[in-house]
Amino acid sequence: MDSKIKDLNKKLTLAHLGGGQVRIDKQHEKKKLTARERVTYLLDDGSFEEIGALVTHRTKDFGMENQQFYGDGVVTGYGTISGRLIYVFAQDFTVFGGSLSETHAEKICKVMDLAVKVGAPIIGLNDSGGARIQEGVRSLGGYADIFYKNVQASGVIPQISAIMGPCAGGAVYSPAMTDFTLMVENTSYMFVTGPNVVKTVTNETVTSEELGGASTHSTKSGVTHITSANDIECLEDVKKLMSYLPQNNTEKTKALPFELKEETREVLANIIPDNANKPYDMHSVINGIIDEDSFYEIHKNFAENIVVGFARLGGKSIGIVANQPLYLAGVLDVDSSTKAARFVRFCDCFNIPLLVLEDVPGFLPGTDQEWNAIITNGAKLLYAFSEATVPRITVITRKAYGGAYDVMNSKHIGADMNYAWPSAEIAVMGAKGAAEIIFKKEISAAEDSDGKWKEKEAEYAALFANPYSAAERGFIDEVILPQDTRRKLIKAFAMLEDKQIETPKRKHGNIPL
Ligand SMILES: CCC(=O)SCCNC(=O)CCNC(=O)[C@H](O)C(C)(C)COP(=O)(O)OP(=O)(O)OC[C@H]1O[C@@H](n2cnc3c(N)ncnc32)[C@H](O)[C@@H]1OP(=O)(O)O
Repeated sequence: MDSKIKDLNKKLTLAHLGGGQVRIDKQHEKKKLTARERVTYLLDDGSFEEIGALVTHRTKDFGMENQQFYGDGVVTGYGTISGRLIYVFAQDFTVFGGSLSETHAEKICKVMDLAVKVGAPIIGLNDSGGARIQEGVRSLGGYADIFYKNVQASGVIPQISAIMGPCAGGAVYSPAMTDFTLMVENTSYMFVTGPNVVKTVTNETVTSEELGGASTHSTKSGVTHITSANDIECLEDVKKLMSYLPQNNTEKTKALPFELKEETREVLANIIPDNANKPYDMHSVINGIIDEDSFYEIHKNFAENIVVGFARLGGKSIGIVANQPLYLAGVLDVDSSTKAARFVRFCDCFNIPLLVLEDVPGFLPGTDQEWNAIITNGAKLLYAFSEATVPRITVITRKAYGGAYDVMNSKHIGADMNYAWPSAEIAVMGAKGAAEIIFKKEISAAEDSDGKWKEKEAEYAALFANPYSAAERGFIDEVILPQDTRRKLIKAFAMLEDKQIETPKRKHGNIPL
């Protein structure tokens, strides 16, 4: 027995060494943790249980039978984060560059299957040179197996991808189908084809960082939702994100202890500028409403004219979608619409109530927007809100103009409670533009056309630059004081806690893509 135990320990020691000390040192030189170090840091102390540590690849081509590493380039298993069960896989760059073989894929699929069966989140720590080149189509098949399972798990359990090294070719599509993608700055990148292929095909010269680094994907493409300065920060971000999410689609996120007091937040009374054309930072409204320091912003540097993220309100996890008057006056455009639509759908999948803070002057006009399909993309947000069955509340802080009023979680598309501050202006468009159109003839016929325009602008503003016309029709349930917003929302979300909606039987809807 002793020799058998020694044999097992020898194998496990080898498995723990991955591709060997030289390659581990190289990984550290690049300021990257190894797969095992990442898993250890991510999970609660001593909670990791490994599955498949002794798996090896089956390839015999190119002398591969003489290059065997226990684990085959991926560490898989389960453990806990803050006591909650989590499944995890971490690709080991020290073994064939973390490339994906048939057996490597099987290991990932095994933990994905367990995660779905048990109903617990899966976290992938990606660091891989893509398909294992020596395995050809077997490796491609392995990727497709993972993609298929990503789709089956979508909306059932949260799926999170941290990109902590290269992620090329097939390796990018699994993260793209998960719920959130995080990237480490300067050491990770994602692209379908690398700079060399780009140069050959399009003659563009571009670095890996420019083509698919964390900065590119967090600002230009929106592929990544969160970026972190290094591996440790990235793993901390994963843990933080997890704290707002439930285990699966049949559960709600556990609430933190909270006692409702008759609390007002005076800071909210002084945020909206007297001049309706002046910007203000919607973050100050968000922070004025929610539990202290609880906002976790998603897609922070992408389409900044809309802010989305998780927060706690009265101890409960909520999703926030808010127009940002500081950027492009908070208009809806292609990127902000898709960003918000994706977030709304995630919250709806996982029973996270939605709070919408609205100050929107409309959709961004122009050829760039029209040619990039603002119609289809704006419709995504309209569709996402309309199909969401979680508790949904809107607070209009200032502008709610045109079609954007309808889209931003209006009563008409199923919002449960709609509040407005006294500063709200709910109209087809701003008073100046409206007066110019409907009083065009009167203005041009007047001796003092500027004076006439101002008079008509004031007339329109008096009628519509307020929340009362909408409140008279019940489109707004209550006009509230800004400082009472937090209390009103806590009570309203509590009132909506047991909301249930029966949707018509169908295979699935057809969201405009
Ligand atoms: C679904 C279709 C697809 O996935 S097609 C995409 C196929 N993959 C690729 O084209 C990427 C190929 N790899 C690379 O470009 C580089 O290795 C990248 C990932 C950029 C990393 O570069 P660098 O940090 O300099 O490391 P390196 O080249 O020395 O590689 C480390 C060890 O890993 C190996 N490796 C890497 N990629 C693969 C792969 N796809 N299949 C098999 N092995 C791979 C390298 O050979 C190297 O091995 P060793 O440590 O020298 O023994």
